[in-house]
Amino acid sequence: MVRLDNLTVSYRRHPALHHVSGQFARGSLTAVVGPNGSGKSTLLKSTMGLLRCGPGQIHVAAPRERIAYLPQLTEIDRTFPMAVRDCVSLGGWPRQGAWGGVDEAALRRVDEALEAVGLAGFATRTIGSLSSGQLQRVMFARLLVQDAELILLDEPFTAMDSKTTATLLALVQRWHAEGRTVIAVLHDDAQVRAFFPQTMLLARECIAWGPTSQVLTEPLLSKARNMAEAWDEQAEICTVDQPAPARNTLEAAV
Ligand SMILES: Nc1ncnc2c1ncn2[C@@H]1O[C@H](COP(=O)(O)OP(=O)(O)OP(=O)(O)O)[C@@H](O)[C@H]1O
Repeated sequence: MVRLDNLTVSYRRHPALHHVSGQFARGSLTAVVGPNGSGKSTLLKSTMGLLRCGPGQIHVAAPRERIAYLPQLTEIDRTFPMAVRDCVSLGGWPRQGAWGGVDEAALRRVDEALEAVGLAGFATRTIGSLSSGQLQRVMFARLLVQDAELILLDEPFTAMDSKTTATLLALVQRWHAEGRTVIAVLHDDAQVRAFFPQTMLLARECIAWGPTSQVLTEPLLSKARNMAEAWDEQAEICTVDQPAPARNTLEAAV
């Protein structure tokens, strides 16, 4: 579904991610983990086409309108005066088109999505009046309406209480069971072990990528921590001369 070929992504010529190769198989459920600043959000933004890549490339085998992206909650402008129902119905724009009306079937889908995330009755509230956990539920409802093939989640459970986390994790499991491809940036190793069959471990480069039990090992986690701590903002543009070999064979593994 997503193939990375020697992918490098830089900010002001400093690579946040470099020489990463491998693939996220169609229908796979993968956690992307690594220390702060290891390139996890950069990977999702690049996959969404929000950042320029190079050298290397990302190939996504899904049309843009079938890709859903949930940024970190801190990147969402909740001061925008928008009702919950309108926010969720935005997930339907690929189906309705930018100028298409929201018909009864679309409204029903929005109400069903709100019910699925435990927010029935919140449709007319403004998004600015919601708690962080409620807003995250709204964003998941929007993903439900979007009906995407590829779902990219950036720290979707951060600062959520256990009930909200359980509700949203159940949705992720449902998407996986439906054959959608889900890639989620996470920081909770226990959660990753319990719910995510595949893991990619980053520290600007790919340290390991494959079955979670083989990736979340102390030696590999320690290697990632050491590499992140050793990173220097003033470092030369790239310290890797040769493309790294592909880190996983998910097509076969999943
Ligand atoms: N817009 C930007 N301009 C310049 N540098 C950036 C920008 N965004 C990210 N970076 C740098 O790129 C590196 C990777 O950032 P990224 O946000 O991808 O890390 P992350 O693994 O998602 O971190 P965290 O766990 O803290 O969210 C960091 O060193 C960061 O400072």
